[in-house]
Amino acid sequence: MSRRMIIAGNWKMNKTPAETTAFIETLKPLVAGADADVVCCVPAIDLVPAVQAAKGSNISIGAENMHYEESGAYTGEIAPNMLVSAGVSHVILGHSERREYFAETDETVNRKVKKSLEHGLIPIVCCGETLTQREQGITIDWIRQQVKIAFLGVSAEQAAGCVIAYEPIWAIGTGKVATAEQAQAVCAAIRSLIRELYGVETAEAIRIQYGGSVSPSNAAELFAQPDIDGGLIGGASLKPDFAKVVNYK
Ligand SMILES: O=C[C@H](O)COP(=O)(O)O
Repeated sequence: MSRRMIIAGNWKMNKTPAETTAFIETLKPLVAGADADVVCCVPAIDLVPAVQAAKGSNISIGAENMHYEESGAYTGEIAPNMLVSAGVSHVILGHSERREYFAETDETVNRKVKKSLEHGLIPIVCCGETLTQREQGITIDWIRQQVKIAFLGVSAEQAAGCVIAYEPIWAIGTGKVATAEQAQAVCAAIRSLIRELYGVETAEAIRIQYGGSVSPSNAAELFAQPDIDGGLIGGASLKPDFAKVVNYK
């Protein structure tokens, strides 16, 4: 089965609203012919201008985080219906930076995944090991645990529409990209876990991205791997060169 590629930028804490509008306008014609879903995940304050600027184009807009409650006394947080009503379609959940600096756990990620699906958002569920864990030989066990908990209570039908981003923490923002073989091995293990949990149909439908120092020079090799269905791009998504990653073929 051939899955449609999904190439998403994660802007992290970069770009003002004005910069967002200008950047999306620049990007639109550069990715117009893309043979992949193109998503820009942007800071909360940039969501509305990004959706506005992307109107009529093939660029979808995603958030970088979301709360798992509908509303309430959660100062500084964004609720799922706020994202939906702003025209946002995707949301990154459980990025390693959220886990490290903002105390996100597998359990909160699971609550967010379920809530995002209730609202019709497409979650990009992140997982990844540290360098120590890789050296200890526990990468696959760790990733299986993260993914298994993230998908607790998620139905096969819901899981089929989700995106999982495998991002080895040692490769994020370091310029140290995983080899295509390393990335493929973990993405294949994730797909086989999804097969165990949900069956072959869901495993064939779910899309699995690689993230970590993806650039125009390594995208083609990574994205050619059978279990890699695109990428989650940090630094390289902030410049018009992101279009070269999107048009990697
Ligand atoms: O979400 C994106 C990743 O953290 C990768 O970031 P990077 O491409 O700057 O290494």
